[in-house]
Amino acid sequence: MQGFSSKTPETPVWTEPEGTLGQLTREAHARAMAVADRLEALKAVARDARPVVPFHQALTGPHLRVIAEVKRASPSKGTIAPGLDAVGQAEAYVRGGAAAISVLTEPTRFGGSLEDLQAVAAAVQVPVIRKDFLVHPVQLWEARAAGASAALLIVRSLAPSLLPLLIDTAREIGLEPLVEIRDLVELERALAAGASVIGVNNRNLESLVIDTATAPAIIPHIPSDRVAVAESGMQQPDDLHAPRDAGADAVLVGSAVSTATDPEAQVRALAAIARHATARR
Ligand SMILES: O=C(O)c1ccccc1NCC(=O)[C@H](O)[C@H](O)COP(=O)(O)O
Repeated sequence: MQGFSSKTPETPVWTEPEGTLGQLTREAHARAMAVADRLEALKAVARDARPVVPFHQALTGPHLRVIAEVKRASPSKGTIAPGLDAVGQAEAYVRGGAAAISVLTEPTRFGGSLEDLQAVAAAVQVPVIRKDFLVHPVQLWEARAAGASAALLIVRSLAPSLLPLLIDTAREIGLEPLVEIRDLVELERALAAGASVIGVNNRNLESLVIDTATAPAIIPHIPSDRVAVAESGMQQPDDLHAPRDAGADAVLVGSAVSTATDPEAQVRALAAIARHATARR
């Protein structure tokens, strides 16, 4: 029961994340504090941002959808795609059939930026999600001001009182939260907090160990009125069979598409698997 210590099974107590996720979460909190006084200015910019392209709707339907990620680097792989043209990459993903684009904005370990997010959101017609370690409402306003339609909230990073607050704030400003979990305890927290789009990460963000059996094991427990997304560790079309057969609505793929010599063809190959009807949960 990762992330919880408990005297009895009924009273789990949240503990701060450890390892890589702990460091990333603390650094993201410090960055949020540094821009917290810009909240009113960001709200003004957000009013003029491009209208929200509905994220939930883009992932809903009988077929498995592909969310393709713009990912320059990562803690587990180091440099992935130096000099990546974020807009060109995202446009190629869309031509290949991506239903949505994920843009990493974390600067120190992923080489991302809000500029990438803004440029991609301005260039494509599909919804764009801000992928970062979000712990404060000001970061949600940054995302909306940059034109995002959705933002990642990682359950493991957020104290129990913060998760529902950030989910509610995201919705109030027009962002759909992609609420990320790794196990059934976190699924309970996500559901209790009102998550509609739930991502199951195959990567343990504290240890960086990938187990591609994680998402297929958890997704059947996600109620059928929620959108289920399998995340991480999928390299090739065959890797999509297990999440699809478990009833995933979408898969999120980063490294494999960011390193592809032909990203449009790579996404098209993934989407071809995705086009087979997904199992119903
Ligand atoms: O990718 C990492 O090494 C990583 C490390 C610590 C926290 C988050 C990390 N990645 C975020 C993601 O979950 C992925 O970018 C995303 O799911 C795509 O994963 P992949 O297809 O395996 O690149």
